[in-house]
Amino acid sequence: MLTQMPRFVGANRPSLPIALFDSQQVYAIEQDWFAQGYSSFALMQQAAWQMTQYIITLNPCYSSSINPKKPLTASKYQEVSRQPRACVWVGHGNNGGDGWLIAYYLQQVGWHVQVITVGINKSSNNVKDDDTSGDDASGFTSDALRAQRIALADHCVYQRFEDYCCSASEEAGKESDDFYCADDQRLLQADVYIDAIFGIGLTRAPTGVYKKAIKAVNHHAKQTGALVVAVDVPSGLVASTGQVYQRLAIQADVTLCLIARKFGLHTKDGMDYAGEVIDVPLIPYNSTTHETKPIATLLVDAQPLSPRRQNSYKGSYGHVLIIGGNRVDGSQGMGGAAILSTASAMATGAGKITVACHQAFHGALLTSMPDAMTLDLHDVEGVSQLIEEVSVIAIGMGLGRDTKSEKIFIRYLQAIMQHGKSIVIDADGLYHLAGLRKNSHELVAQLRDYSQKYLVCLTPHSGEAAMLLDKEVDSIESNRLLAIQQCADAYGGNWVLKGAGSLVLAQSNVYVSAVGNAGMASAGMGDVLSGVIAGLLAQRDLSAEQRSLQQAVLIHGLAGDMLVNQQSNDVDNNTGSQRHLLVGQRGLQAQDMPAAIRHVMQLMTI
Ligand SMILES: NC(=O)C1=CN([C@@H]2O[C@H](COP(=O)(O)OP(=O)(O)OC[C@H]3O[C@@H](n4cnc5c(N)ncnc54)[C@H](O)[C@@H]3O)[C@@H](O)[C@H]2O)[C@@H](O)CC1
Ligand SMILES: Nc1ncnc2c1ncn2[C@@H]1O[C@H](COP(=O)(O)OP(=O)(O)O)[C@@H](O)[C@H]1O
Repeated sequence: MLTQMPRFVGANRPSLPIALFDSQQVYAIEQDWFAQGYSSFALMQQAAWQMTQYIITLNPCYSSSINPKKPLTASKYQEVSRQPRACVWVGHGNNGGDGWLIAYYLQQVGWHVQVITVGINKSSNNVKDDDTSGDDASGFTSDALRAQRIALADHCVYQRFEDYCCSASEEAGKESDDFYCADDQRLLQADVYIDAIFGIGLTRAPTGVYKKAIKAVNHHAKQTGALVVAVDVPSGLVASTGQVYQRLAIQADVTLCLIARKFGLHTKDGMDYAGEVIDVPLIPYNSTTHETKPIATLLVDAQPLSPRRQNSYKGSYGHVLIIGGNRVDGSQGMGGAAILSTASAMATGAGKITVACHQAFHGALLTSMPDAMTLDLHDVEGVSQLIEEVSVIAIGMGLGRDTKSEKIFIRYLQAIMQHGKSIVIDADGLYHLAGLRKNSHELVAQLRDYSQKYLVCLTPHSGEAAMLLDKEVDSIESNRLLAIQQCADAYGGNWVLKGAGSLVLAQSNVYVSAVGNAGMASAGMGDVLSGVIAGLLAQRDLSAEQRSLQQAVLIHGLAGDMLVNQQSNDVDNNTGSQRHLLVGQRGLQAQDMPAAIRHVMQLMTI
């Protein structure tokens, strides 16, 4: 029984699309602002002041609901109703400048503040008052220097991380990359840790003292239960791509994102490190007039669906053909892939479904879905004829990678293009497509041309994208945006690059999925997505947006989120505690998805 409303289903709630930018674009927006005569230091002050306002709301005296690590009980109130403490970790760039000013403002409002500098040499900590010229030799920017001077003039207490930690490490005989800090009250005792080591200027993997500092922040925050607030971007996370080098970045509870929402906070590693993202916009931005256009849009709200017309029949909602589910050389086979796609397409409300799968699976398929029709995958004439009749075809899920499978893939793709049908290509279909491109097969160019006129959707995960582009998976992962654009250039069509924060490229627009969860990293979830895409496409009564690729990705992710948020209905009368999660991310199964998809579809219908 599904009990929980999915996040973000927006039938009753209009919301603005969230535009996403890379670091260079954010610098460009800043530069444009400065060119209008506004001062960069004033912007830094404004940023720090607004962030301070937010951090003050985290005051442990009333933050029990905000900081889940520190639930507040009556007996603890006495302990926490005292001067709040912040430990601000600052680097040498402007991000560090923000940190210095936050330290200053927090001290002004009565917080106990400790600044820890990282990568700042001793002379930079003794800047002269009249030093307002360009950037300092240490890499300190002039704005950051001014910020530091203001904080020091207010007697902000600071400590060089290197002086303290590195000598302590040597004493303790620790390896050079490891950090070691004795139980120093100044470092450990804080309610909030503020990470201002790196922002959008991170260009390479943190090493040496930076690496140690990031480890130290994560370690101490975990030990003390302090809330971690990242300034702009968690240090270690590349704002433009969502990449974290060597799995080392600040593990933030909250990220205060300055000026414009960064693309990297929402894809790849972003969601694992950024925590809750709060916008601090600062500079007015209008996408219609500004030269800098967002690189992507965050997919949050699904398009509400209109109810069906009473006077309609199954033919009004399209016919989906699923081609896949093969059994190669007497193996156990991949019938499940076709079954999952079929069940998911049905759950979206497609009128009719036929499955062309290996005959060995017809019995199983009809047992679980008597409403589907079946055809032998290897009945080339029969399948080719049916292609002419149906509205949309999804091909490749469990199709097999052997030569025989490749032959039927080519044959069916040709038939699809001959009849001008919408098509979804997934899994083994993508494998064959990659092989065809390697062999310079004419079908790839034909598909690209075809996609100019007809709908072609391709749905690789990073491994499949690597095959399609003949690259290593790491290279795809290091820049997923570039990868999806290269896929579209090479093959044409609309794309989903699956994974955490799936990317969708449709009609040259890029979207990032804000829904879905790591429980969906399990077998068959991709087959489910193909079914959802095909099922929506078949329903011609829906508008283009309602049946779009981005809508399908949202419905799929929302269904996965709904499953991991399901709660029991029972209440324990003794403890007063009630309701627990029924299914966690571990153990989420693709076969549970069709029921959740049906429920999401119903919730979306207005
Ligand atoms: N005045 C402004 O322009 C404003 C800037 N803002 C802040 O400024 C930040 C950007 O400032 P910066 O451009 O100085 O960038 P950062 O503060 O992120 O630091 C970049 C510096 O670190 C170095 N660096 C990069 N990767 C490194 C690594 N792995 N190890 C060691 N050093 C490394 C770079 O060479 C550069 O010197 C934003 O994220 C935001 O926090 C905000 O204050 C808004 C106003
Ligand atoms: N960590 C995650 N967060 C969000 N969605 C995920 C995550 N891992 C997997 N998914 C989603 O689950 C699906 C998995 O697809 P795929 O890897 O093709 O599975 P399979 O090949 O087993 O069918 C994709 O839609 C993907 O975006």
